[in-house]
Amino acid sequence: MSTDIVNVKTIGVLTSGGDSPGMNAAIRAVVRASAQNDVSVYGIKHGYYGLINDEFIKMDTHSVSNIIQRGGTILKSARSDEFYTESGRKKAAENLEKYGIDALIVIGGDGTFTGANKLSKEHNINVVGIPATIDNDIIGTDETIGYDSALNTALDAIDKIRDTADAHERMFLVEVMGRDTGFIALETSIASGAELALLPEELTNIKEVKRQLHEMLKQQRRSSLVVVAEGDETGGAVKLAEKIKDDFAQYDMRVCILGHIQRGGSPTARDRVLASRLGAAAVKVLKEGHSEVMVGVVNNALKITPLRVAISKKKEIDHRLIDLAKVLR
Ligand SMILES: Nc1ncnc2c1ncn2[C@@H]1O[C@H](COP(=O)(O)OP(=O)(O)OP(=O)(O)O)[C@@H](O)[C@H]1O
Ligand SMILES: O=P(O)(O)OC[C@H]1O[C@](O)(CO)[C@@H](O)[C@@H]1O
Ligand SMILES: [Mg+2]
Repeated sequence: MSTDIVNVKTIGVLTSGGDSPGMNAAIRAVVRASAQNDVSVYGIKHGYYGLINDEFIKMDTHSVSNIIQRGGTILKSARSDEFYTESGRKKAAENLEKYGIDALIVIGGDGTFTGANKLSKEHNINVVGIPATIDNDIIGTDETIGYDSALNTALDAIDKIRDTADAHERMFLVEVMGRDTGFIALETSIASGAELALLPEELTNIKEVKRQLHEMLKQQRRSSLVVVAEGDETGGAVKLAEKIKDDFAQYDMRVCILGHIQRGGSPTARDRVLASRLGAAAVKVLKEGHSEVMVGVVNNALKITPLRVAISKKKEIDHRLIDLAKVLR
């Protein structure tokens, strides 16, 4: 976790995996904190694809002006098949050496961290991870960068759908992102007062779903809203609709897939602050000689977690919140 090298002079920074609001704020913090510490920075475009294919650009404090409020990532993001291979990672390591880069900061999700860990092990490269994914599926931090923004974007959309559901007395099945995790689905369902939430973390019993919806509709509810994580056992909102629509024909069911609107947009204040803290912390821990770690915030304090731990298991959803959603619906 800790190396002898404290004399970090040049670092590389990249964004990888699905983009998330706040990635730009993290890049900005990395660049500005580096400048304060006399560390030069290369930005690497298109994530690991650009690392392999030599897309390096020199950055300074001016290159990150006026980006803290912007969604997406000025460095672009990508998923790279070649980085899964040893030969791909070797090319990446050769490029880092070519530019005299002592350490790499990767901003992304669990997949990005897994790749960084391999690169570090195979080629003795110092790496630090900054958790940024709307999925919020990384242990070692209470929240990942982008989660709060995605949550609020999804909630805003769901509130609007509720108006229409209410006006037309319809049933809406709203699909939110989360291939393997139900954080967005669970928290938006609580915050929107949804009738049901279907999460990848729980088995979905269609008979039980129908029973619960019938039960609630009997209690003078004329409209209903079901939030479905895309990775729910049924396979998302469209598949769920196929399975239950005949039982609720009188509610003129509609499906709405929120999709990539959840990944874009201006980051919330909370994400900007989190990204700023983590970007600066990543530079600090590198200067202190740490490697193969990620930085996170737990109980409002900075926390360093070995990458191998961060990628060793899935972050667990809070079952107390699942129970709360059931009590309050
Ligand atoms: N097991 C692995 N070995 C080597 N590289 C990997 C591995 N897993 C992922 N990567 C690299 O990291 C990239 C991003 O990973 P992935 O697509 O899983 O996104 P992520 O970082 O988990 O973010 P998100 O889940 O938010 O989209 C992959 O395209 C690949 O280049
Ligand atoms: O943009 P893509 O490549 O379709 O990826 C979608 C996936 O990315 C995420 O938004 C973030 O991992 C998931 O929730 C979703 O399943
Ligand atoms: Mg991931």
